[in-house]
Amino acid sequence: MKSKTEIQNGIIKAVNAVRENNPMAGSITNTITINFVANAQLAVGGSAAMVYLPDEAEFLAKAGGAFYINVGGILPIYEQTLPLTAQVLHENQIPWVLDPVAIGIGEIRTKFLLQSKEFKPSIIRGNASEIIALAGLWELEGENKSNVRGVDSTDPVAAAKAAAVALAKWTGGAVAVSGETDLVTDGAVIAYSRGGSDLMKKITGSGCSLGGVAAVYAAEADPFTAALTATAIYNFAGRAAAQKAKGPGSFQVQFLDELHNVSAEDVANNPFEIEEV
Ligand SMILES: Nc1ncnc2c1ncn2[C@@H]1O[C@H](COP(=O)(O)OP(=O)(O)OP(=O)(O)O)[C@@H](O)[C@H]1O
Ligand SMILES: Cc1ncsc1CCO
Ligand SMILES: [Mg+2]
Repeated sequence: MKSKTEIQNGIIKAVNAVRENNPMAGSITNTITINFVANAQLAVGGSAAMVYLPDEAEFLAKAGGAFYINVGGILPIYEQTLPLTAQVLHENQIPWVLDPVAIGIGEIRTKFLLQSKEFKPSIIRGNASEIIALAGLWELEGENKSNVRGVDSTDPVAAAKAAAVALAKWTGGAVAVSGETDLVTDGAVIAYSRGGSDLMKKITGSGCSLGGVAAVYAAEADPFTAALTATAIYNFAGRAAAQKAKGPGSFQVQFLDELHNVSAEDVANNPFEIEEV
């Protein structure tokens, strides 16, 4: 198992590499939070590009260092765009992040989330209810039954531990479960990352943008390091922004500033613990 210091050195390298190299991570993501996702990707030093159409997504997938697929807002064309893009990413071994937002609702979303099992997302990022439901849908852990009510979690992070480990073992990548204490695993090691703020649940898209930022780091680091770096920078920036914000509105603005201004060392030193699976 990697030591905590080795993991922290990996985080420092990932934060600095993104700031130096400005990697492009294209996205297919929901139109509710699309602007916040792009702004967060830019704030950490990445380059953002959002598309909807199959040929455009295929182009961006091949042109970028990583890609982000968030199924939060499905449009009819996504029945073609999503599987084509995931297949291209898998075949070309380009790291990609899946956020299974609102899993369990609707036919196009469900069909794609089933198909995505074979396209092995490098990072799966979701709240606890979504991670539990995806492991069930893929018949890896628990029941094939979604308790997802909408886009917000109804389960604590600890309840998603077995699901997260099972998903990571299947993909060979990493899984990040968000909540009060975030859980990140590669199926062998689990990191628990602390910080953030209640205010992150009072703005829409903190989870969506976390997935987009994880994709930016995945262009420069292995899936576990990328997922943990994104989680740690979110927990640092969320805590720091909450100390200065007057409410959700000023929090959102302050949060982007903190993502941009935090040092790589402060991200690596954001509190986390590791355990072997
Ligand atoms: N109670 C909390 N305390 C501190 N931080 C939190 C809390 N709940 C969530 N967060 C942080 O908020 C961010 C988003 O997590 P959340 O679980 O709300 O995602 P989500 O439900 O997918 O969000 P969305 O779908 O609205 O984008 C993560 O960085 C997480 O650490
Ligand atoms: C509010 C909302 N509805 C569909 S996606 C989304 C963004 C948070 O997941
Ligand atoms: Mg979400």
